[in-house]
Amino acid sequence: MLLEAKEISKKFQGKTILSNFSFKIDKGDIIVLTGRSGTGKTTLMRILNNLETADSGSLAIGDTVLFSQTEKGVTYASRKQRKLFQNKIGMVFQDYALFPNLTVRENLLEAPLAQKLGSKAEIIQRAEALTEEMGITDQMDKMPSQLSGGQKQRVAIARAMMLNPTILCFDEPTSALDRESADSIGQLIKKIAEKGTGILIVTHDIPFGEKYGTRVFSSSDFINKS
Ligand SMILES: Nc1ncnc2c1ncn2[C@@H]1O[C@H](COP(=O)(O)OP(=O)(O)OP(=O)(O)O)[C@@H](O)[C@H]1O
Repeated sequence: MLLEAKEISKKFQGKTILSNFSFKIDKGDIIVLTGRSGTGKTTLMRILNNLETADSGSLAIGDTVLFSQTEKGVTYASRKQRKLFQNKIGMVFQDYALFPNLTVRENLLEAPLAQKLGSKAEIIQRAEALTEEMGITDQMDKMPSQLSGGQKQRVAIARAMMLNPTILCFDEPTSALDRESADSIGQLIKKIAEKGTGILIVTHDIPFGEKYGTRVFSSSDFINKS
């Protein structure tokens, strides 16, 4: 098992958003969270990425725990442990969040070089392999503003994969794409999952979720509407 989330709950201003939601991500899984707007999909993804805190529950990637449930309530791991957890989970944002003032190549190299994830030669080699896989080799010296939506998304995926995450999360990956581009991103996500990275997708695009998800959750699975 790659990730285990147990009984995660979250309220905002007394309103229950997530209620005892549990799920696992195994190797090869593409987990899809779908459902109406405002039902907590993004909140759950933010909790998984340590961008939002949970009120209760536990979450771990392998042996690396982000938070756990104790008698005293939810307990977050030490800063060092949280950092370790965050290194194991990557995110592709809806607006891609590429650095606009850096080339595609620089976007890919920046974080792994800063984090010293290998020698410069190794990191460059990884970037070349990934861009080849993503079909963006020709775009390496371009600025993000020169790319189409689909190309930007491939760069965002390659950038996240540079850090070799155990889990990769996608926020609305098809929102800016036509059906054909959405399908080609779906195929790419499938390939990444087959190579062993666990995938979590938040999407309104139910046909896409059903086509590519190995497990699809809808809001009624994780929301207590009380
Ligand atoms: N920081 C916050 N403070 C207070 N309420 C919040 C906060 N973040 C989200 N909410 C509320 O929690 C609920 C769930 O929001 P969330 O963004 O997780 O839903 P969603 O299912 O991802 O919606 P969408 O599909 O529109 O992105 C909404 O009612 C939202 O207004």
